[in-house]
Amino acid sequence: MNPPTTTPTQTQNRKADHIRICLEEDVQCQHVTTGLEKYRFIHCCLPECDRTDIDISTTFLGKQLHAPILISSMTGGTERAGMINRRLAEVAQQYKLAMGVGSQRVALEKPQVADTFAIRKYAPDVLLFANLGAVQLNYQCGVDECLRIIEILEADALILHINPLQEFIQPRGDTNFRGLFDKIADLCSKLPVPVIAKEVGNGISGKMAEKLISVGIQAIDVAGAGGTSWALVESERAETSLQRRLGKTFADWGIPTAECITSIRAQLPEIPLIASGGLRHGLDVAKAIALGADIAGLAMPFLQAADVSSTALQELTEVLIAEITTVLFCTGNRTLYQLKQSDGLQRIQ
Ligand SMILES: NC(=O)C1=CN([C@@H]2O[C@H](COP(=O)(O)OP(=O)(O)OC[C@H]3O[C@@H](n4cnc5c(N)ncnc54)[C@H](OP(=O)(O)O)[C@@H]3O)[C@@H](O)[C@H]2O)C=CC1
Ligand SMILES: Cc1cc2nc3c(=O)[nH]c(=O)nc-3n(C[C@H](O)[C@H](O)[C@H](O)COP(=O)(O)O)c2cc1C
Ligand SMILES: C=C(C)CCOP(=O)(O)OP(=O)(O)O
Ligand SMILES: [Mg+2]
Repeated sequence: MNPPTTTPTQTQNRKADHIRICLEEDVQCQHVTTGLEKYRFIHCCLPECDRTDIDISTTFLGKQLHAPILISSMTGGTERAGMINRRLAEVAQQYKLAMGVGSQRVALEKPQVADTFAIRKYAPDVLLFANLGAVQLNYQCGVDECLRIIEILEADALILHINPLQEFIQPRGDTNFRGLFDKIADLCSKLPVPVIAKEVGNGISGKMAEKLISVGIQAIDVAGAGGTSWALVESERAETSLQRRLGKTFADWGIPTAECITSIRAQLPEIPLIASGGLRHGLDVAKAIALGADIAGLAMPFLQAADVSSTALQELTEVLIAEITTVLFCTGNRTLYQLKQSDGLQRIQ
């Protein structure tokens, strides 16, 4: 029997737009880059190890990952999104990667679509992150709503995405960001799982990370500039010429990913740190880790592969793993820990 069809909500339509625009339009930052191209590994021509000795596994927030890779928060809330989440969850389970789902606001508004986020059954052993906009704490969401979305996927942690630029440009975006530090502090003290603060492609500074950690946030995902530009995505959805123009003007706004990692690590040597924003291959992942991140997230590359097939997702994951392994081999490191400790990454510009 087919599920009953209901009229899609505004939020569901936005989720559909986001997938379509990301797959069909060029919405990558135009001139700004991640900054990772300013670094180069010093090649080690005698690594003194066998390729088979190399181990790229790690742990994050207490859970084991076979590779330091996060499938960044993307989607849910429509049939297409549900299919993408299922494929992503299956590949995350197969290779023991971490995974986030997209904002679950849509499921709070329309509980019938909660299913499209219910991926624990496909990824029983995976580090899974729930997701909600921090700004929603000013729009009728509190501890109970967060507990509900954590429950849907039996999440190991909750990601609060922080996206002022995107909300400013988005038609009918939520732009009251007043008083959020206090609300985040209260939430962190009441939830049974860690809360991660994440941008969406405009980056988090060292100073801001320090403030977030001081109110109870337990990990940071930098989501820096240099990759997918949410100003450009919303510009494609503009309903007025002003919105469209704003999106184009601010296409490259933000702190490049490499800068976020180094400034946060300098201030907070111990916090669990995720690098993301514009990472496109395993060499980017390895550079981000050598700069101080613990794991690295990719969104757009996983979306594109998920749209093709499960096989495409497996191929992407194997390429990423091979690239990270190649870096360890050709820098003479057997583990990610050794890579981090070594000073084999050189700034060239
Ligand atoms: N290929 C080869 O030729 C060899 C392979 N190996 C294998 O490689 C694996 C790793 O070898 P190893 O040389 O220890 O390399 P590692 O990178 O795992 O460890 C290097 C040192 O760093 C410390 N360390 C490692 N991980 C952490 C962490 N998460 N937090 C804090 N400190 C850490 C450990 O110090 P400590 O624990 O002392 O505090 C360790 O002695 C082993 O399982 C070993 O069997 C070992 C030797 C040779
Ligand atoms: C289709 C799509 C939907 C996204 N939706 C969310 C979301 O709901 N919540 C969130 O925190 N980030 C979301 N993101 C942002 C990504 O997690 C990531 O921070 C951003 O795209 C930058 O990474 P990238 O350059 O690897 O794409 C989305 C990304 C894509 C591609
Ligand atoms: C898509 C990204 C990068 C973040 C969330 O966008 P939205 O603003 O559409 O998310 P919700 O309001 O539905 O939480
Ligand atoms: Mg929003």
